[in-house]
Amino acid sequence: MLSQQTCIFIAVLLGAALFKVSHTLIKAARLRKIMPPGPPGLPLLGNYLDMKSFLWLQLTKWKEQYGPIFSLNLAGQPVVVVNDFTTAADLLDRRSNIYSSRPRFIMANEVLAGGLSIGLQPYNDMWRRMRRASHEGFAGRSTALYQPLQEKESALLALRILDDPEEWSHHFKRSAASTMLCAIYGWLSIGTEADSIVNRINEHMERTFQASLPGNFLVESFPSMLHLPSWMAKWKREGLNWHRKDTEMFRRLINDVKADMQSDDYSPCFAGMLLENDNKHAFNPTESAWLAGTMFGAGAETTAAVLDIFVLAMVLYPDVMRKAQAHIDAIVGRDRLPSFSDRESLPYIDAIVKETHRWRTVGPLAMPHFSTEDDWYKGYFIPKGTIVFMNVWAMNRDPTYFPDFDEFRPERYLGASGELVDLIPDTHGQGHMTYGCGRRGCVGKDLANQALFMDIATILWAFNIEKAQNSQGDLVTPSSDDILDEGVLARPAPFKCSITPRSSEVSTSIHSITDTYASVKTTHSVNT
Ligand code: HEM
Repeated sequence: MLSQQTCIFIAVLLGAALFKVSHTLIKAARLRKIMPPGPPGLPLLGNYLDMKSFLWLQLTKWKEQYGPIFSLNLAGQPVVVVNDFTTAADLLDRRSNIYSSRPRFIMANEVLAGGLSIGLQPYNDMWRRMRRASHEGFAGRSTALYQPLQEKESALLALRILDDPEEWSHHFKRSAASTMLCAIYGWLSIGTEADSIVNRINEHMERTFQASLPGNFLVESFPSMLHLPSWMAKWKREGLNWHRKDTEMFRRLINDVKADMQSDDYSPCFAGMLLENDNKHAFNPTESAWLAGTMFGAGAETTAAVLDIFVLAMVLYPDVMRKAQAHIDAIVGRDRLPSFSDRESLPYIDAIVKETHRWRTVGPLAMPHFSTEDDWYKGYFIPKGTIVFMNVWAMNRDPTYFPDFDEFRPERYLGASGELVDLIPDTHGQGHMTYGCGRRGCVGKDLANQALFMDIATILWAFNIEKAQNSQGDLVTPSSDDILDEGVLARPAPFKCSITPRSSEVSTSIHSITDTYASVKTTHSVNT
């Protein structure tokens, strides 16, 4: 028999639950009438069960039905999906004072990152200061600082492909990781002895990513659980423990830079810039350490995945590859590797970079934004607290701008004389939406575009990329639709191709330049 007190307690709980349920239902019904129309869902759960893998494909089907903007209800959470460049720019760019926050990521940001993840933070003062510092470090003209490093990493990438062409995708990951670590911490390059640190940071990223997925932690649905004492909540205890360990790792890495700054060993880098501008940005040591550390996660895997897409395009569009090689040979010649001084004269390579971003978008839904004020748009209500998804996949395949959207055709970004032209409105000259939009748009896009230019120019200067043969000697055509949904990233499923040097001199040229590079700079943090 239950005691009277227990019965009262259960009755109060049931009453509260009933109240919440009816409140959610009434609110959802009221919002449905005034928000942009969208697919009907189940009572209470709304469209929650429609949130499956390859979500962008489902959202793109709904775009055909509901147009450039539609809404969803995720168990009471209002969501708006924007599907074209103009609507994205109207809201996220031109009303960026309202649409620049992120949904709350309790486990991923507040517990694991101690509230210090630049990409997951709400629109607050800490985010503003972090954003300003990373903009100074990585955007616009500051990217010139990293050009020598990127030329070197591209040559080392070519060397690794030359030695072991079948592992090309692995080399991309390693090269992108090395470029980011060197840009952030001023290392000269990384070798296999740095695997442990790269793995540690990647594991940190994976934990953060898993924690940001809906449904993995109950605290996301019941935020008051965050106040449970650690001894009662294993998830919180473990999360805080990881935060402590990751903080130690990031602080050790930045402390090494501090020590280097007193020596002749120092090469200018992002962490060094943070330390030099300590007073300006007013970060404490843990904040600087996290800002530097999370930059690696934002920039390494993304760049590597785009290179996988580039290889897929070259295998499927050999005419594009040959045309690019002809341009490179005409400008660079065959005696030396490409350099950034060739970039102005090689618009076709930058057009390939843009087309790679557009054709098989590496982040089909970018990252969600979150509105901080009620708003009206074209007669529709968008309440404060709405999650805004950019359907980048649909935007980059909009037939209005890209009638043959499934074709890989870099020429679409070039004018009559082969010069780069800016024909796509509302994309700030990018010609696609792969870097997101508004104040939360990718802070590293200039650095990434620069790295992609150099890697692609170097690879095409050195190698032919073609279909591989199977055991029967038949050429195998990889499918351009075989894409893996890795949550934030979408990359081609692993496929085989044949990468061979274009001539016998390639090896000599690559060796003559890579032999001149100093050996790896090892620091004690490598063994973290
Ligand atoms: C090809 C490579 C890359 C792609 C496709 C990419 C894409 C993106 C996207 C879609 C976003 C979210 C935009 C939005 O919410 O509107 C983002 C944010 C971000 N990216 Fe990148 N990115 C790349 C490389 C980089 C690099 C190299 C860095 C660092 C130098 C970087 C740093 C960041 C940061 C810090 C954010 C969070 C910005 C914020 O929330 O304020 N990214 N990126």
